[in-house]
Amino acid sequence: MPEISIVLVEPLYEGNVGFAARVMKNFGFTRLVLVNPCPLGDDAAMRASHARDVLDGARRMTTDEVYREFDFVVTTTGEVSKSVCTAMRMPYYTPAEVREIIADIDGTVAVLFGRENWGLANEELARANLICTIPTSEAYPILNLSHAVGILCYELANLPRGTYPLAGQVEMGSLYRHFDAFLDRIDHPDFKRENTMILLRRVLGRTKLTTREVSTLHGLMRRAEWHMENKD
Ligand SMILES: C[S@@+](CC[C@H](N)C(=O)[O-])C[C@H]1O[C@@H](n2cnc3c(N)ncnc32)[C@H](O)[C@@H]1O
Repeated sequence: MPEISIVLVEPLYEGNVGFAARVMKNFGFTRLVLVNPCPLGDDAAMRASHARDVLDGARRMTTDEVYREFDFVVTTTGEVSKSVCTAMRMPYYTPAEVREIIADIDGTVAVLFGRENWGLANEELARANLICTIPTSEAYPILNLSHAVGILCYELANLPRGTYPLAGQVEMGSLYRHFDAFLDRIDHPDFKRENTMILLRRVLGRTKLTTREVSTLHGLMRRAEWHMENKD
């Protein structure tokens, strides 16, 4: 089973943090990460009920640290139509599809949930390997934060042991930087650069590259660079 952490980004209400801890424990999850949360006091503890251990054991991290540390990052949003999904043509996945995609990963997975008032920023959503949306009624698609956590926990519970050796975010970051430098070498137009890099992240992010495949892609680019240098 991939090692799954639930990450709450800047939660505003301690009650939601407590409820999230509780529903995580209901489905067997214990790794809670909090990014710049509201102060947590009696209300959070009361809502966590018998999941105080999950709440008390929560790690504090920044979003950058999450993206650096975890091998695979899933972000969640209820606002598919307005979000980066349509603006940048990012595909989005249901919780059941996410389960299928991450099931064989032997590594760490972070599932990010956004702020109660405005969710996750487009940049936060777009850095992920996958974007997940829970199908809901169009009349009111936005779930309460802890309810959304509950649905993902239900869907991702009891995954079998993963065996797929995924390349980590650090390796993927270095691959994207190499692509960026490679685009310089082939005089790729500046005005297209941002969209091309988004496309590369989008395609490569969801393909679950292994360390070996990443190193092969570096090797191919190095070879092309060598030929460009030695063409005369
Ligand atoms: C109250 S919502 C924030 C509202 C914000 N306008 C949005 O949709 O992202 C808090 C968080 O719950 C999660 N959430 C709410 N509804 C969801 C849905 N239908 N699918 C996936 N996640 C959802 C997302 O992580 C969201 O950032």
